[in-house]
Amino acid sequence: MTTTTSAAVEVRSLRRRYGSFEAVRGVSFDVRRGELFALLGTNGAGKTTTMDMVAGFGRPDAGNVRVLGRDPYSERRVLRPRLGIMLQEGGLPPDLTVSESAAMWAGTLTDPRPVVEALDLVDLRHREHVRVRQLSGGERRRLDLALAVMGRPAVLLLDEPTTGLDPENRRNAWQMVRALLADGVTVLMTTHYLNEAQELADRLAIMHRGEVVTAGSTAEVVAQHPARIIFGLPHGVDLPALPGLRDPYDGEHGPGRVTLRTDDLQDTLTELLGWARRHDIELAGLEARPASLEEAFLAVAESEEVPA
Ligand SMILES: Nc1ncnc2c1ncn2[C@@H]1O[C@H](COP(=O)(O)OP(=O)(O)OP(=O)(O)O)[C@@H](O)[C@H]1O
Repeated sequence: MTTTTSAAVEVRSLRRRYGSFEAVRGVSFDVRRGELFALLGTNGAGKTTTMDMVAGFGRPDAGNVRVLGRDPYSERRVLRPRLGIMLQEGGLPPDLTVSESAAMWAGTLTDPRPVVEALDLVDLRHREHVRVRQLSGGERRRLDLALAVMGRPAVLLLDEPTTGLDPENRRNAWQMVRALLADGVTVLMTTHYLNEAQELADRLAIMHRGEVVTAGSTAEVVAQHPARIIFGLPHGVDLPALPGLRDPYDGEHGPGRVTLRTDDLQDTLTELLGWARRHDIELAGLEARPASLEEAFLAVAESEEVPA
C-alpha cells in the first residue's frame, strides 16, 4: 500500500530530550516534494537531533515524523531504499579503499548507481584505490555524499554536507545537488554556510535552542528584517519625514553619511528620491539593499527569548 501526502517530509511538534535536557522542543516543518529545505541554526540548536529523527535513527519523545507518508523509525525497512542519508559521522571501515567502500555499500542497495558513476559525481574517481583512512577530511565528506546518492533516493538527508570542502568542491557539490533537484529528488539539508542556503534552498528554517524561530523562503525570512538605504547628504541639509522608517535616521556611517532602516524599501526610496529631485540634492554614493540572510540569522542567534 502506498500512502500519498503532499509533503515528502512532515515534522510535527517534535520533541527529544537527552536526560533532563530538551534538545528539540516542539519543532514543525514540511519539506515539499522536489524542493530543498535548509535547516539553519546556532551550534547546539537541535538540527542534527532533528535530522536523526527524520532519518529514523532516533525516536521522538513526542510529536511525529513522516517521510513519504511513513514513520521513519518503525517503517525504516520499507523506507530505506528511497532514502539517502549523509550524517555527520561517516563511519566507514578505514582500511577499505574508496571503490571497495562504494562497492560494499552498493551491495546493500536494490538499484545502485555503478560505483564509477557515483565516484564521478563527487570527483573522487582518481582516488578509487586510496584507503579511507588516507583520505583528506573533504575527500571523506565527498565519499559520504557519493554513498548517500548511490541508491537513487527520492529523499536525501544531508547533515552539513559541505563542511570541510574547499570552495571548488563545494561548488561541485552544489551542482550535483541541483542536478538531483532537477530530477525531482527532495532534499533536507543542514548547513552553517548561509550562502549555501541562499544558493540552494527553496525554503529554510532557522533554529535556536531547540525551536524553529523563523521559516519560509529566503525572501520571506529576510523580509522580516529592515532594509537599508545609505547615502551622503550635503552639510546642513535635513531629511524630511519618510514612510517606512524604524528610526528617524542614524548616522552610523560617519559624518554626512546617513543610514536609514526601513520596513518598506520601495516606499521609502521613492519618497527620498522624489524629495532629492525636487530640492536638487545629490545623494552621494546612494545604496539600497534588503536585509541579508546573515542579518536574519544573527537576529535569531542574538535573541534572548528563552523557550518556556
Ligand atoms: N547524545 C547526546 N547526549 C546528550 N546531549 C546531546 C546528545 N546529542 C546532542 N546533545 C545536545 O543536544 C543539543 C542539540 O545538539 P545537536 O547536535 O542536535 O545540535 P546542532 O544544531 O546540530 O548543533 P551544531 O550546529 O553544533 O552541529 C546540544 O546542546 C547537544 O549538546
